[in-house]
Amino acid sequence: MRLKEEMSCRNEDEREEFSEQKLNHHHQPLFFTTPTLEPGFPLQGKPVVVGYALTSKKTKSFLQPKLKDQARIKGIFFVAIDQSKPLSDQGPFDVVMHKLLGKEWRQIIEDYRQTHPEVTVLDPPDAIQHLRNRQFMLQAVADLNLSDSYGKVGVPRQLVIKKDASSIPDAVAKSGLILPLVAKPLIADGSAKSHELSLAFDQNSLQKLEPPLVLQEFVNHGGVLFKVYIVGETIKVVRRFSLPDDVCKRELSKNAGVYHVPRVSCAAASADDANLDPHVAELPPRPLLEKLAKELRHRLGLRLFNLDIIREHGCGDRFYVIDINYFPGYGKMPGYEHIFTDFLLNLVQGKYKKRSC
Ligand SMILES: Nc1ncnc2c1ncn2[C@@H]1O[C@H](COP(=O)(O)OP(=O)(O)OP(=O)(O)O)[C@@H](O)[C@H]1O
Ligand SMILES: O=P(O)(O)O[C@H]1[C@H](OP(=O)(O)O)[C@@H](OP(=O)(O)O)[C@@H](O)[C@@H](O)[C@@H]1OP(=O)(O)O
Ligand SMILES: [Mg+2]
Ligand SMILES: [Mg+2]
Repeated sequence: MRLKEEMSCRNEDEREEFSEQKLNHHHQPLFFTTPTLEPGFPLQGKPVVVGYALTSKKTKSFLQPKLKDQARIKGIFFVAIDQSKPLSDQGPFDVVMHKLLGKEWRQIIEDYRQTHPEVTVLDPPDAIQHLRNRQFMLQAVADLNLSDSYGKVGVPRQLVIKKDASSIPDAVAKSGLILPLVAKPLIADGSAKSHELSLAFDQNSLQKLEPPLVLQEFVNHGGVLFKVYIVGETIKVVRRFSLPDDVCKRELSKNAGVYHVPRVSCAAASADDANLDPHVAELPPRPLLEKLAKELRHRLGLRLFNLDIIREHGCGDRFYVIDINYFPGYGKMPGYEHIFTDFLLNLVQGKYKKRSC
């Protein structure tokens, strides 16, 4: 019971108390072997210790009380990683979750992976880094070229402009891309700027854009987007509002040129209850998404990400992946507290089984 109380404390306290207990898997503290253990403790009475290194915004949106409650029931203990101390001096951890920026952090986590092969690090820094450049982000989807009886999945045609805005009209003409185009900052590092997108409607306005960027063909999709959340082998799909098909007409009637795209699809309000055309609202076929997610998990080498998918014209079986995000806003995913805690348990139980084999 003492452990139960301790596990519900806040982050800072958690870290201190936890290190005071000198919790160590090899030298099990007494209180884990008492017969009053929660049934949720899966590994012969040992808790699963998950270290996390997340921004304060992410910590707040992810570590909600409902997740902590489920974790407590299942014997999972979340511990904040202290970035001012060496990572190897902390823990010991069963799992490390992280989403932080910077070369220095990448090196720390890569070194830790090498020196602590017994710890599951979610996910490898190089694989995460790959998604931070929109030139490469969708490459795995394009390479996969998924097409089966349930539908086809592709990516919009796109062009990379590294510098010199005045060269854009020519580059676009040569590439054969069809306007309107969505201009996205090349680097998707999570900064506010990296989410500032714009739509360019005519050749002239193209030179007003600010490289480095990716220019992507705008695909009409009925104003609805599907967010496909992936947590290991589990996938969960939600509908979100997106840009309407007539966005070009609407904006052109006001002013020709560049239109700044609002972050409509990031709003937590889901389009699930909206009065939508049933064709537009229909979720992409489950088997198609299962196949896509499985392939991408392997090709990207990641276990925690989401895909933004749209359906061409809002009907039919032609889908486009337009964005992939590492460790997205799982707090907005219905039932994430169950999915995530089960995922963590399976990870660690799988590892123990492997070892005992
Ligand atoms: N090629 C496209 N065709 C049509 N609409 C698009 C296209 N690309 C983006 N959009 C619209 O713009 C929105 C933002 O684009 P995108 O998801 O690429 O940006 P982001 O800043 O990476 O978003 P997130 O907040 O999900 O990380 C999408 O949710 C969708 O509504
Ligand atoms: O905070 P939120 O819940 O909105 O999560 C968003 C997340 O922000 P955070 O990582 O800073 O939390 C974003 O990450 P960055 O690109 O900015 O790194 C990106 O993944 C969005 O797609 C997420 O929204 P979702 O796609 O899940 O709707
Ligand atoms: Mg997106
Ligand atoms: Mg994104």
